Amino acid sequence: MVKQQINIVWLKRDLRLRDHDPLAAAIDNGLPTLLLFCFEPSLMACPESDVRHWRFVFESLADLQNRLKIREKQLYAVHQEVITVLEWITDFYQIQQVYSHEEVGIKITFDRDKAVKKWCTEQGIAYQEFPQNGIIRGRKHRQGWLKLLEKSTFKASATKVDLEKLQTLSIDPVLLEKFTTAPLPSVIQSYQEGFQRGGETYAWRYFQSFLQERSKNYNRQLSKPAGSRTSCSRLSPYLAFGCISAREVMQHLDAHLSQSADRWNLNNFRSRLWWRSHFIQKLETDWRVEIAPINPVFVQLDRQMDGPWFEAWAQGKTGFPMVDASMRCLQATGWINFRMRAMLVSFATFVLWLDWRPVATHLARLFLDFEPGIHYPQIQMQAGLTGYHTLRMYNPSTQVTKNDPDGIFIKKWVPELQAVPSTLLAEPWKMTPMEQKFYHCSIGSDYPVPLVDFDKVAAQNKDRYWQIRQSPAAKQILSSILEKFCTPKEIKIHQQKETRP
Ligand SMILES: Cc1cc2nc3c(=O)[nH]c(=O)nc-3n(C[C@H](O)[C@H](O)[C@H](O)COP(=O)(O)OP(=O)(O)OC[C@H]3O[C@@H](n4cnc5c(N)ncnc54)[C@H](O)[C@@H]3O)c2cc1C
Repeated sequence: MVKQQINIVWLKRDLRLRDHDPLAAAIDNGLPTLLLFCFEPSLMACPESDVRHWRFVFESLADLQNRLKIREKQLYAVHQEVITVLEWITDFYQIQQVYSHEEVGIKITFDRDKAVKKWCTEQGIAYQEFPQNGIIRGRKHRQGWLKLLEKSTFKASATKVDLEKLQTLSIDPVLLEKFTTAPLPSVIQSYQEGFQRGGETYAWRYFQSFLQERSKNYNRQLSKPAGSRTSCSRLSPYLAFGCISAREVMQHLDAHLSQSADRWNLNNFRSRLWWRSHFIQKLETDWRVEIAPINPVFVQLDRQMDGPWFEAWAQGKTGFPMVDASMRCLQATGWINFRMRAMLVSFATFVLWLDWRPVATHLARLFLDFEPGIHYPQIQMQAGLTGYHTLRMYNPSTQVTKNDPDGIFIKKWVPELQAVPSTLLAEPWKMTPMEQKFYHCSIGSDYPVPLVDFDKVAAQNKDRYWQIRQSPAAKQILSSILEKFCTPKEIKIHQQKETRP
């Protein structure tokens, strides 16, 4: 029997119908197209993965499905490894082409992509991958990269996807039965209060409300854990799962900027979009950023992999209100602002002297917007492992007085401190026994005694760190690191700065 020829668009972290090169290429080709997403058990079981990510993906696919259904088209989501699904499909159809986006992911997805490519080659199936976010595959230096990013990605026209011309495939009922044999756990299929909902529709809603209204407080609220929740764009999970393309965000922003008087806030937001690609390119340049310090000399830091301090940090029970509130908020909502992310990492690695890898894994699970290319380079930077970034050790008590002076954020997430006056929230352990009684918060029973004496430990660990950072071995490798990961402008800045403050 002659099998019907089809193409496949394999969706991964590109869950949208706009500005989508694989989709546009499949439409151009003209063959019936199977739109496919695989909930891969191997990925769902990896340590960085959490139900919150797959729920977001499920919601995003449901959004696409609803919009396709209006046009009598559809996609298929299968709870199975992708190669197994492709093998099932070949029993029924002759696959001519598989289209997908390149993914700058963790090692397991990188290996999976290579395996799919190999499988396609062995089957005589063409496999075409398209770049996204301006990331250049295999690039080992940054000469000219920034210009290329602006010209070839951000300023280039968004890809038009003519959905009317898209011919999606309605699959054979026997294959459909195979596709539906392993249903997703119900916890993935039900909405969880407190989290952003997935989907291209929501992505554009968040973006529009940011441009129209919320951005006016962007700079002022960026570092505030409470105010940032509405004043930042909150586009991160949508960008991470590709519900909206970075190029479309940039282009709509530029169009808006040309008519807006508010350059102060919007230009700062614009620079974040540039940073996004800049960081993702780092992981593309060297996948080992996920597993090893960028400057290998820092393995000598010999930080703890686990233990009771890790547990206290991970559960938000360190006795430092801003650390605990940030961690608990993250657990309940999947989002916290940049400053508090940086503080959580610097507190774990510089104060508690915990190894960056379990810290990175724990946060990856909690961040709804887990984007490996931003996450690992940022964690390494905050943990001091690049050897060229300015060392920032955030004092959690200062963060309270500067960024939550009224204690609104802390009281929401650490209810044990509800009755404590805001003036005492930076250092609640200094409350007298009488105050503790008066404010219904006994330190040591209602709320933990702080794990460490911050000032003392921070000073000791700073010394420990700088001994290694200033060693000849650390400096020897610095120029090759800078060349690999930094733009020429950054190299100049970092070379000038390399002295201990
Ligand atoms: C230790 C650590 C880990 C992080 N891990 C992630 C992650 O896994 N995924 C993620 O999207 N962001 C990560 N960030 C960056 C940043 O905190 C978030 O992107 C931001 O808080 C998301 O909120 P927003 O969308 O409202 O950001 P906005 O301020 O509105 O910025 C718009 C977009 O720009 C990008 N962006 C913003 N800040 C940065 C930055 N510092 N570096 C690179 N890109 C940036 C994001 O895509 C963001 O959605 C991390 C930061 C730190 C310190």
